[in-house]
Amino acid sequence: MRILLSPDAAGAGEIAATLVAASLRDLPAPVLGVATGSSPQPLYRALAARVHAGLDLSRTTAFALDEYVGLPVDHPESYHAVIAREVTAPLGLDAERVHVPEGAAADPVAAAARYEAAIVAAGGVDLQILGIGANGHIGFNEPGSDADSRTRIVELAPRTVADNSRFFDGDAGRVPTHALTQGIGTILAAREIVLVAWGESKADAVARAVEGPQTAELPASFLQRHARVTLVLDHAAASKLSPNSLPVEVAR
Ligand SMILES: N[C@@H]1[C@@H](O)[C@H](O)[C@@H](COP(=O)(O)O)O[C@@H]1O
Repeated sequence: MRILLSPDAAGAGEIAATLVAASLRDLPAPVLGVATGSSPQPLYRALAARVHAGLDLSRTTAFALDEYVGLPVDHPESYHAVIAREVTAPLGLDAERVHVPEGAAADPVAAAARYEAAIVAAGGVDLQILGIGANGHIGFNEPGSDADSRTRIVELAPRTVADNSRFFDGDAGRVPTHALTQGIGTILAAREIVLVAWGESKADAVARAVEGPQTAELPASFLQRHARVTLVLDHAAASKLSPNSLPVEVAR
């Protein structure tokens, strides 16, 4: 794993935006994997500034990692709505090319299979953007998820429900209990992965993902088996890494 460091979240977003822009720039039909949550927001802001300055992402196909089960797509906290608001519009993506798992589908098992097939039909993901949960989840692959898992319905961990209650007026009872998420195997099939993490609450998960054993108890640890993963961290998120992990400080 390559680890790049910046003093703060905004700097990490700039570094990650540089990596994303460089990877997609010369591809005739780029496929970008996009994540929700607060982790990638500095990256989206930095990328949006580049789009404003002339970077054209309108030919990019995008696949979101996950969606809640049980929220209508027009609920403001559905990932359909979040991706439209925080990714599609600011990055100038073509909404027709932006895909989000159908968490509201009557048959979610069929919806999961369709989603896997759509990614394959698009040629696979060129670059996957990831955040990381405080419990080490990626997408909504909670502890216990297999390395070869695919898009499927999962139950959210209590820690994730508590963490995400901030998007539901602080009321954990309003957070959906299940989600439709790309599996770890789906995520690992991306040709390149850029994970953004900032803040002290992520420091434990980051250290275990990088230095711990590969284990379903810390799903992000399975990223160790991918050949092209970059973690872009602020100092707080990197604070529990040992010096042996050789993080590289990058100027903004
Ligand atoms: N499903 C998402 C993940 O894709 C995200 O990476 C993670 C961390 O969220 P945040 O970046 O807001 O800390 O949890 C969320 O619930």
